[in-house]
Amino acid sequence: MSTATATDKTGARTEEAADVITGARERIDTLDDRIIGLVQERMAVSAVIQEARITSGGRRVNLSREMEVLGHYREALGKPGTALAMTLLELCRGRV
Ligand SMILES: C=C(O[C@@H]1C=C(C(=O)O)C=C[C@H]1O)C(=O)O
Repeated sequence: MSTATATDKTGARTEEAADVITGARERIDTLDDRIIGLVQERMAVSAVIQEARITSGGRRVNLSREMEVLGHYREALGKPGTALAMTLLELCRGRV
């Protein structure tokens, strides 16, 4: 149905709060688009590295480098940062 009010859509109990939420959600959607673009860019750069290593006779995965990446995210974002980094690594080099 297209008759849902702003408060219905946001869960707010006042029009004022609904306006704040609607505006902030637009910013979040823009941020999410940028994050997705950065993840796709990271995947492309990671693929260049992996291809160069494999073509040279090496392995796709480099665990010591992955430990550095995991540590970087954990230092910046705490324990959930590790989970985020693991998801990024899986997107970039597949499941190991
Ligand atoms: C990109 C690399 O190759 C693989 C992918 C990584 C990544 O996406 O960050 C990290 C280590 C490797 O398993 C690299 O060695 O730097």
